Amino acid sequence: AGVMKEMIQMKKQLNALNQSQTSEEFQAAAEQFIEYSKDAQHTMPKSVGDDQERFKGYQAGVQEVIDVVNQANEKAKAGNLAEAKEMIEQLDEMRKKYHKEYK
Ligand code: HEM
Repeated sequence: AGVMKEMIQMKKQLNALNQSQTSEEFQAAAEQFIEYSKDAQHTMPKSVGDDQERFKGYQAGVQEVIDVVNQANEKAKAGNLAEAKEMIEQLDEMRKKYHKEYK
């Protein structure tokens, strides 16, 4: 099955993060995003094969994304929606970089 289902859910929550109008909406989407990311992190994508070292690299990449969303969520919790949204702009580059490596 790979991680397609989890990735599509992450994409949906990323859209919700970008479209959120209040820091409460942002927080709700961030928590969902992190839940789906953790599901993805525990699942081996097809491209990894059975290579444990490569799987660890994949998991570290997903963790980097989780860390950014956690940090952005802290901004939202402090009521700082604009900074929270600014912070998640880096996810685009991270997604591109890791997709090149693992997709
Ligand atoms: C903001 C973060 C991310 C989003 C929104 C996202 C979204 C997606 C989407 C929509 C797909 C399926 C469509 C397509 O092929 O483009 C996909 C596939 C995939 N992504 Fe991501 N991704 C993210 C981050 C990552 C990271 C950090 C990794 C690895 C470290 C990763 C690994 C993969 C893999 C392996 C697939 C192929 C799935 C499969 O064939 O089972 N993604 N991603």
